[in-house]
Amino acid sequence: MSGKYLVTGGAGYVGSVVAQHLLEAGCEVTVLDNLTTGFREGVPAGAAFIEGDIRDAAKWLDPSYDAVLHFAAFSQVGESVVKPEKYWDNNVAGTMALLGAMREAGVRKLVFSSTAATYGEPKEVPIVESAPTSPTNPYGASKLAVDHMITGEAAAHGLGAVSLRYFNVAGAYGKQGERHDPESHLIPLVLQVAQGRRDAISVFGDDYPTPDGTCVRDYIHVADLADAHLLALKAATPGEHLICNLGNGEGFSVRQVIETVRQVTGHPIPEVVAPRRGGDPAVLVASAATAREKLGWNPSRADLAGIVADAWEFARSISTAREQ
Ligand SMILES: NC(=O)c1ccc[n+]([C@@H]2O[C@H](COP(=O)([O-])OP(=O)(O)OC[C@H]3O[C@@H](n4cnc5c(N)ncnc54)[C@H](O)[C@@H]3O)[C@@H](O)[C@H]2O)c1
Ligand SMILES: O=c1ccn([C@@H]2O[C@H](COP(=O)(O)OP(=O)(O)O[C@H]3O[C@H](CO)[C@@H](O)[C@H](O)[C@H]3O)[C@@H](O)[C@H]2O)c(=O)[nH]1
Repeated sequence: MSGKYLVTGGAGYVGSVVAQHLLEAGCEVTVLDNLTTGFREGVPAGAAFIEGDIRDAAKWLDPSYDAVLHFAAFSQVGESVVKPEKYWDNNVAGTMALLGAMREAGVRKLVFSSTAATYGEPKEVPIVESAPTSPTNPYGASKLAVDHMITGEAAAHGLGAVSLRYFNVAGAYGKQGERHDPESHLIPLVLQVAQGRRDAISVFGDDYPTPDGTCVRDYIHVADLADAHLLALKAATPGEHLICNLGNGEGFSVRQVIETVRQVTGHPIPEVVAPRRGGDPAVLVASAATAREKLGWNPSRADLAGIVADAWEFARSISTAREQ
């Protein structure tokens, strides 16, 4: 594979792993990131780095780019409920500016990080792409708005686009992994308990209509996700907007995740039941049949214990680096 790609948000968790995969495939990569939630040291060696905002993308985009992979966004469900304006501004207004800059520069291919949160509380699982979209939080609403924006851009201006609706991303890839600060995601938080950096994990609600009362999610390995991005670049077709769910089709409850972390790490993990977190659907599980059919995607790291083991190795490596 060859080509020159702009990776927005490539100092963050998912963007840095995809940037690394692009480099390993032989591509030229420029990361554009304003480091609001990302880390300069997260940008893979070999990628060019621009510290800047997607709203100013016109300053840097030029026709030499073959495509943009757009990860830059705010992405915390709970925060979006209390600060919705932050999400409309960065995710929606920011992407509008980026699409305008791409149009001006004649860059006509896009892979966008959409999300399972666009669906809201599903009527049927596994969730297919034609399911109703009724987000239960402003984060999901902002991403759905961008998906609609991209559909229009493809129809009116010939953009070739793929939106990948990730379910819950986890795991690590070499030196790239999840290190949000503050952390809000379940697996890295439970690992912090295993490391003794937190006393206990809060279980946000145990009265959901699920087998053990806690929320069920579909966890996908970040490296499987990265593979899908490279396939999406090949599949993007001028004038078309393809939307694909990415998950493993199997749901795990919050309590099952905690138990898996106990088994993988060998550490006891105290848990305390806390109130529900605003905006959380009870169950999100993907049908990834479209990704398999249209992208030829074939995930190979679906086992939850393996995903947790990779995240654990990464968590220990950054703790060691912090102590040195
Ligand atoms: N992690 C998940 O489970 C998950 C699931 C579904 C979708 N997503 C989506 O995937 C993408 C990446 O998520 P992540 O977990 O890697 O998040 P992250 O916070 O680690 O990465 C986002 C990156 O974007 C940068 N950024 C934010 N706003 C910017 C702006 N205006 N200009 C330039 N850079 C900006 C941040 O500094 C950060 O490096 C996001 O769009 C998110 O909505 C993530
Ligand atoms: O301390 C914690 C943290 C989380 N949870 C629960 O664990 C589940 C998973 O939460 P989290 O890891 O924060 O992920 P989600 O809120 O499901 O959101 C992720 O997955 C979505 C797709 O499903 C993406 O859209 C989001 O960007 C991404 O953050 C949810 O039920 C949370 O309520 C807890 O019980 N305790």
